[in-house]
Amino acid sequence: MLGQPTSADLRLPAPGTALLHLDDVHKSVHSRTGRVEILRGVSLTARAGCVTALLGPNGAGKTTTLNISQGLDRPSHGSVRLLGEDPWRAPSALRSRVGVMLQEGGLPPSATPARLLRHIAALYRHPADILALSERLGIDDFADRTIRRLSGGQKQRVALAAALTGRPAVVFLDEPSAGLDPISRKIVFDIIEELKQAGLALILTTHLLDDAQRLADEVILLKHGVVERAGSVAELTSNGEKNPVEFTIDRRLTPDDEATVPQGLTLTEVDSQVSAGSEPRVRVSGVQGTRDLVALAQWWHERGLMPEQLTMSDRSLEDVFWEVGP
Ligand SMILES: Nc1ncnc2c1ncn2[C@@H]1O[C@H](COP(=O)(O)OP(=O)(O)OP(=O)(O)O)[C@@H](O)[C@H]1O
Repeated sequence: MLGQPTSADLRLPAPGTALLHLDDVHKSVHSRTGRVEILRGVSLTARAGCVTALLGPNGAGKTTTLNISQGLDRPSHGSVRLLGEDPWRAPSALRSRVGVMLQEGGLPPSATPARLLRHIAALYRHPADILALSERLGIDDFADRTIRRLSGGQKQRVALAAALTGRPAVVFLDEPSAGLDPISRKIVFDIIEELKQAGLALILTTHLLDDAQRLADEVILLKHGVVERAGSVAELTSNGEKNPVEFTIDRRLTPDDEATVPQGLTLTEVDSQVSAGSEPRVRVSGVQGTRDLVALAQWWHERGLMPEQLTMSDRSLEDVFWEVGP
């Protein structure tokens, strides 16, 4: 996808090599209200051939972590190694091996995509084939229109092409799928998958937990500047229990409902669904076998409840997100 291999491709490290490592990174700033601790001991590793997703609610510290990882900001304490170097003091040789997908605001509004990509390509000794890249990302159709006239999704694709033009070994993607229609989203996902297979390390932030679940090999869940959870999607979503049963009902649970729940089972209302204004969704944990399912069906019958949207599926990253809390 990036064109004919050149000597630049040979510089890609072996899959699994740690290309970014943050160790006990703290960041504090002084504001009018006093000292603000934005990051409090963040450690993470991103490896070649892997997608590492930084997740967390607004203000969790994702952008600050990305900025420090790229050398745009320096930690107050702790160490950062990007391709074996301190990115804050990085020589230009290191920068040429790092791609950054800027949010749309970072693109020059009066340039055209064609001109911007030619300009970026001219900065590198072994740039990607920008015509192939433009075709792949569907930029051809609007390559000669000024960036300010492009839609949000079109700008996103230009930003991704710009990040890949230098044939990087490490790519930082800030919300790569935000605002994309399903077709563009699929193109971007396929490209991320190809880059991963080619051995690049991809570090992305997203608020779209389904996207993270689909793309990420490693997930770092931040909250208030602290890593609350870290691991593979499988590690984060399995808690050693059987998959929980979930269902919706047309009323809230009463204290009587809760008092008569069969022994060994626990019922919880799932907040995300209730706050969305839909019918309460209830999760039953502790189901170990068919005996528990029979007891549950008996309880529905006795309480006059008719469950709908009954599922028994894997926990998702969204479940983990809600467990950690906003
Ligand atoms: N220079 C600064 N002075 C004071 N507070 C700051 C500064 N920079 C960031 N913050 C605060 O640090 C916290 C983390 O910000 P950051 O942008 O890293 O979060 P985020 O996880 O990327 O959020 P979002 O999902 O909204 O983009 C926020 O509460 C933000 O207001």
